[in-house]
Amino acid sequence: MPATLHSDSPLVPAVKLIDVTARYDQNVVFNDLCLEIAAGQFAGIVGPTACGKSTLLKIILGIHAVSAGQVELYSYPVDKVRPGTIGYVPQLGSVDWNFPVTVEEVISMGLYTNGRIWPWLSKQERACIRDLAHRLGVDDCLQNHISDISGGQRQRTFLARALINNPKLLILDEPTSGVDIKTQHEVLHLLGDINSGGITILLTTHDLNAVASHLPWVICFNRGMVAQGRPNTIFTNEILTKTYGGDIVIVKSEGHLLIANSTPLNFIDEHP
Ligand SMILES: Nc1ncnc2c1ncn2[C@@H]1O[C@H](COP(=O)(O)OP(=O)(O)OP(=O)(O)O)[C@@H](O)[C@H]1O
Repeated sequence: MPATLHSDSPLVPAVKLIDVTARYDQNVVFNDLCLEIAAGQFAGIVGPTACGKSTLLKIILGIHAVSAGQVELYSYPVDKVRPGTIGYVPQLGSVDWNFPVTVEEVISMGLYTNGRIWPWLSKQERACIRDLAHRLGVDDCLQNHISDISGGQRQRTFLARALINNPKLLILDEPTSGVDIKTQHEVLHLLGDINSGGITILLTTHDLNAVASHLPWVICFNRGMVAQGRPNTIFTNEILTKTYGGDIVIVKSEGHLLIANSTPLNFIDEHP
């Protein structure tokens, strides 16, 4: 008889999609998608606008139902996964910053999984929030209203909310959008540290250069899987043209990649 793999085994994928079809009414976003994300991976999904990246995340989160196929997280069907297993940071563009909550209250919202409605926090929970806020560098603004903090602090606040239950899988929808380039690097460094602590990370982004310089794994997506692998092997003219259409320049220099839009399509390799 084959041995059963424990869900915490590194051999069990964090995410497994089997022949998944996703649609909104008549709009089929993708068909028969098969995808595996290894436990411990730090992966970025890239692709053009409206290609289905957020829909893919929603399916993995179990908040958009599949039309066909199966979604498994750590070998469990997505609807059977223990609450708190996944931490989620939404696109911050969708947040109403006038909503009357403080940074501490936003972080505490992460504790309200599994139908909990009790609004008071225990001493221990408050201490946990303070520790996490300290780790993420937002302990100085815990009592600030969320409209009175910077873009980077907002990103860290929502990251803390997603991490408060010690998730195994962290999902982020465009964590590098709407902040300056220095903050983008800081956020990605922070995510790298969180990943080194054992948390599997899956994010979407439009920033190919950030992926090239910070992420070990990339998934090129356009209404279906185009390719996945290490950025150095995946960011080629052929694959990026398949993913985005034309107008991409890739500059390779001393092991680094720089990707830009251009017409006509070019490939410049300083060190062939
Ligand atoms: N709630 C919804 N109801 C109906 N159609 C939707 C909904 N959300 C997304 N869509 C459609 O599904 C397709 C994929 O959208 P999705 O948001 O997944 O793309 P995306 O790659 O995340 O885009 P972007 O990079 O612009 O955020 C698009 O055609 C979009 O119009």
